[in-house]
Amino acid sequence: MSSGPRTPEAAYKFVSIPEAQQTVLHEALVLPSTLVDLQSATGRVLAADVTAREPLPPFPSSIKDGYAVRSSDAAGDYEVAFEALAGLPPGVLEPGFVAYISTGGPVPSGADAVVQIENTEPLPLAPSGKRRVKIKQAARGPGQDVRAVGSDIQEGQVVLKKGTRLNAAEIGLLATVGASRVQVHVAPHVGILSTGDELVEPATESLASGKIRDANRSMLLAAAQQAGARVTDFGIAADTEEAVEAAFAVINAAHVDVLLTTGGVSMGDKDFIKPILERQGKVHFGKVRMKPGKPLTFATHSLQSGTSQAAPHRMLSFGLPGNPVSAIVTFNLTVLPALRKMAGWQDPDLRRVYVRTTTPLPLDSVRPEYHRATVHWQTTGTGDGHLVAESTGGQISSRLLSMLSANALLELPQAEGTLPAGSVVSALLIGDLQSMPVPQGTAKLTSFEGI
Ligand SMILES: Nc1nc2c(c(=O)[nH]1)N[C@H]1C(S)=C(S)[C@@H](COP(=O)(O)OP(=O)(O)OC[C@H]3O[C@@H](n4cnc5c(N)ncnc54)[C@H](O)[C@@H]3O)O[C@H]1N2
Ligand code: MOO
Repeated sequence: MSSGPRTPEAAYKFVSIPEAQQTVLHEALVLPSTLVDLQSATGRVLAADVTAREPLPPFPSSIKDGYAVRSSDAAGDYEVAFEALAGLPPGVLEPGFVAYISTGGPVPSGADAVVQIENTEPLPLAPSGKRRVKIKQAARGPGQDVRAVGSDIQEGQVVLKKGTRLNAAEIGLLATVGASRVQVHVAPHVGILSTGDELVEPATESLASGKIRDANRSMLLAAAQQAGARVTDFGIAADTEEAVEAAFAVINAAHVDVLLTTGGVSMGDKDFIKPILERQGKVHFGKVRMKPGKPLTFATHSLQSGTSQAAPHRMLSFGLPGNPVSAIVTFNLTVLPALRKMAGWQDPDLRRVYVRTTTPLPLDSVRPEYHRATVHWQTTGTGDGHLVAESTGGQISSRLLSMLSANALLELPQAEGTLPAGSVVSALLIGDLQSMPVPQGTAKLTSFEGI
């Protein structure tokens, strides 16, 4: 077993968190686009504007079940000329008649309004056998309960702009305008490698002495997948230079866009990640003034392609710290925005809110700290309130339970002492507000004065 050359700590100067984030975002390049089926586009980012080729509705369409009428016709008894049902081509309504119409049915030419069924009354059949109806309330004017052609979407309108993230509503819009194949950015391909002699597979029933289960790999595979990435699991590399070299040979051949390693990035004799990143790529930083996550290391690689003519493959690599909390916090702060940018997001940064603390929080005198917390809305009066942050408890970077139900990272300044309860701090959102307690109050829907 080789002990390998270790990079002296002094070789890396501390960079600030904003500096680290800017460097990473600068190096993360937007991936090219590809044509995919509509359903495979979910979660991806549009690479070209999408335009409606016809108006919606494409024909004047009824908003109600009722009778298509001429708005100039008075209330009274009418013969029902025909049925204008949804899905049928529009008919022609002669003067003096009405047509039964269903919601979404085509308003016949000659008609310009719909009287809803509640304002009508069926009459006995005409001698001809035709249906008759009493229109009890004439239409107020043309266009009553009619969706005009193009009132939802105009022909030629850009319905979705390049850069839009495709969630359920956007997929519905694409289907509406017949965009069954969609130009989207390629999802980044992320490879994940754990390092450490102490690590065994999560399925290991009973732990041998000195061993722990590998939490980071499963966690980061999940985190990358949640970010919409394609993932490859490169397993666990032992703490030898040879094992790490061998793992990198496999990884380099796989041509992932982003490599996440965990562990082996600090100052120990068996921390081989920084040295291999230096040998194989360009290390941009190797020490960040942050807690947790100090040894976070970032490099870019230009990998030889299969053929000598092809352009080299570009890979970003993140040497994430081995402590599970440090790994997932640094993932959120640096890897996630990079993955988003590569996938085409135009605004890849985490969102920041301001929250009030509920308990005193210890500060770190050397590093700014990302304190894991659950943020939720606290009502202080009728409708008033503010966001409050509840600490997830002990913040040691080995304690993954401190990430449980955490939807925010409180940005605590580097300072001596304790931040008193009730302080307002900034917080980066890393989850939605689903972890909020179920509301005790009632919705405000009916409590607006004068409505
Ligand atoms: N002399 C110094 N020692 C340390 C420093 C330092 O500045 N000087 N920094 C500390 C900080 S801060 C951190 S964070 C850790 C990071 O260390 P490494 O990234 O080298 O990680 P390891 O030493 O391999 O592991 C740390 C810790 O995490 C556990 N671990 C590792 N991988 C996994 C995994 N896949 N799943 C679950 N747990 C894992 C490992 O067993 C260790 O307990 O370094 C400090 N040391
Ligand atoms: O920076 Mo380490 O991530 O304190 O635990």
